[in-house]
Amino acid sequence: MTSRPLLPVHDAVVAGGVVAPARRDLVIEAVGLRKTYRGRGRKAKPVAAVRGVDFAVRAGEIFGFLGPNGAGKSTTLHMLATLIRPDGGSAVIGGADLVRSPARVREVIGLVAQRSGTYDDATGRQELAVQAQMHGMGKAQARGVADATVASFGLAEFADRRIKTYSGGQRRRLDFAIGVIHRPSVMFLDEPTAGLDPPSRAEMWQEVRRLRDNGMTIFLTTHYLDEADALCDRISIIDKGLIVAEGTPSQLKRDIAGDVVTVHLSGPGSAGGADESLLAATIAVLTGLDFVHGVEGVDTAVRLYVDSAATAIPLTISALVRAGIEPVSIEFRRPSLDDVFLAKTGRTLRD
Ligand SMILES: Nc1ncnc2c1ncn2[C@@H]1O[C@H](COP(=O)(O)OP(=O)(O)OP(=O)(O)O)[C@@H](O)[C@H]1O
Repeated sequence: MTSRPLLPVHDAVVAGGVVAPARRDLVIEAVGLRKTYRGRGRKAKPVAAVRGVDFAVRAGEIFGFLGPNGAGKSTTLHMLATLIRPDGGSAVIGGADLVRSPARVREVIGLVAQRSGTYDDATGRQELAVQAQMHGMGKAQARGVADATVASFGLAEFADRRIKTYSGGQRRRLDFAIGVIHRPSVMFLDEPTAGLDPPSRAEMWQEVRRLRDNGMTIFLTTHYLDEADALCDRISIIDKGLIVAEGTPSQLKRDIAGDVVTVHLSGPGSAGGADESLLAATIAVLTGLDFVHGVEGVDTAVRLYVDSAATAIPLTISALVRAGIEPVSIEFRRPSLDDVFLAKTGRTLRD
């Protein structure tokens, strides 16, 4: 799709790299951001990781960048966080121009990267103080800020242990606390819950919401559908370096009108699953039905997009029975973000 920013960056007034946005509620405005990795060796092929993305993030929202592995999420986030220079396009973050004034951008942003660089032999409290000093605070002030952060992020239970003894969730909570120690107004979170167990993920979601409730604008990348759905006010879905959809999770799902019916051709315990000819025959039968808007084979099941599951299911069963096909089970549900991705790209996010 051709996504349009809410405000072209060029409409803003640029003076010495500081930009007065025409719409003050926009905290990030990106237009046509691009990045191609050249590769080092002679045989290395260039990788067009991000091929021109536009989006606008409003003040105080949790904005999600959702996409499968290798889609270009981290590259986009790293460009916005000034870690890599875009090959083209422009962005304004917190009123500062990304390319002309990266230092100004750095003053207003915080970053929690996928792999944190925290020093393992230090304790969490010591690390917080060191990071505060790196942001220009004196020793005494840094210690005070570290203590206050330990309290406000609920780290007291483990803050005086060495970081190398922390669980994944504890480490992530410390990463968050470090990311906000200089009180940024925009926070970039790269896959904030990757690798965490469900209780730790729930805790991190709470933490992200708390940051937003304290007035921060959050830009996060994720490949978890449930995370984008539950946590984000708005999302862009990115695939192969391009944005394929954007909106609130419910708007995007509403675009896929109707219900999703899934016809399972083999049960969970059945050996070998459904054979390919059965899958192909089922798709052929169902594709011809006039109430079916779309058909996809997904593993050993066939997914149908219909207006109403209540009328579609009996008609689907009779069509299959007439063709001599016996499904193991049929279920229906409202569309998910995965269905949005499938409709836009022909693939599922889990592929
Ligand atoms: N330093 C690099 N050199 C060459 N290619 C790279 C480099 N970093 C990333 N890529 C490639 O660019 C593409 C986009 O990568 P990126 O890390 O932005 O994707 P992603 O959506 O964040 O993926 P993931 O969810 O796996 O982290 C991928 O094909 C990746 O292999």
